Amino acid sequence: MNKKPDKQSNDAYPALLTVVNSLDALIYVADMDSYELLFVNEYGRQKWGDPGKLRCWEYLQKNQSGPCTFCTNKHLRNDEAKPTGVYVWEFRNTVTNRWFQCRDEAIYWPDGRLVRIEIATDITERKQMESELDAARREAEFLAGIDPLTSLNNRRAFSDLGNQLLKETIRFKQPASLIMFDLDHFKQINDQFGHESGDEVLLHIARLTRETVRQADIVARIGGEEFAILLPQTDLEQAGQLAERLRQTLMNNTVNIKGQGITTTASFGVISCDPECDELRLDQMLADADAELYKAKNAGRNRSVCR
Ligand SMILES: Nc1nc2c(ncn2[C@@H]2O[C@H](COP(=O)(O)OP(=O)(O)OP(=O)(O)O)[C@@H](O)[C@H]2O)c(=O)[nH]1
Repeated sequence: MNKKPDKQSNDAYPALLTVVNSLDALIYVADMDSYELLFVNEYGRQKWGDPGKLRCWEYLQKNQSGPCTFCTNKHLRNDEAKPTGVYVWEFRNTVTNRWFQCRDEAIYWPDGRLVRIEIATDITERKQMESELDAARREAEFLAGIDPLTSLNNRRAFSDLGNQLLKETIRFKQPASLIMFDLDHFKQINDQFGHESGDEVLLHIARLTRETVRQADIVARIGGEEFAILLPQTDLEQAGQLAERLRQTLMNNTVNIKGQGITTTASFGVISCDPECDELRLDQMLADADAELYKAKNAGRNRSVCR
């Protein structure tokens, strides 16, 4: 039902306008179909200038040839073009480069048409603080050696633990091997199901890997979708067998993502070090395993290549 303004609100209009113009937040009203701006408060005029006859997407954003792709109008009314209530979201404005929390709602304008009203509060400082806290948390986790997503060792811990293990390997003239693997066409999973689903798949792979290797093996996520396993007292043949077992485990286990069973394959590079050598460098072993992994990718993926 369209509400007509009553006498009381007409009398209060100048005072209400003063209130709206005193707020430390952008308030604007735009026609939901033509995007015509019907009102911009003083805060908006100070930051974005005089709206003139500009439409909301021309006035508030830059470099756009049409309505914003992220326009929230679709969330504000239902299939019968009736208002659906308040929609809150966060956005970095392309003109001011500042972050805003936006509270959008479709309401009926006095002439009966449906308009969007947005109240946008600058939250840039809060966002900065959140991102600094996030960076500090990541740094602390990195220093602690844990990959925050999978709880496997990160590259730093892999390097510390791995170099320690290699020293022992040389001292006791034992064999050691390194498996490096990288998921195949992982980008497609992110693209099709979203980054969060991609993260779930990585978690699933980490779980399967840990379940497949021995306690003494050092497992790490050393890059986005790249993993490494350092195997003490393991020769090339044994490491090759383990890589094959893990490859088949990944191939034969599905993970449920958004109601769909997803199977991920991976390509493996496997190398072994000479038990008689005098020096072993983990970074060189990683580079060698990476070269074999590269061959596995080039040969068609979902395979392991041993050197
Ligand atoms: N979800 C998620 N994706 C990640 C993470 N780290 C890296 N990625 C994604 O992994 C993908 C890697 O893509 P590419 O390097 O093209 O490799 P690929 O699609 O697996 O293809 P091939 O390796 O050639 O088989 C990219 O889409 C990255 O965004 C992460 O932590 N989480």
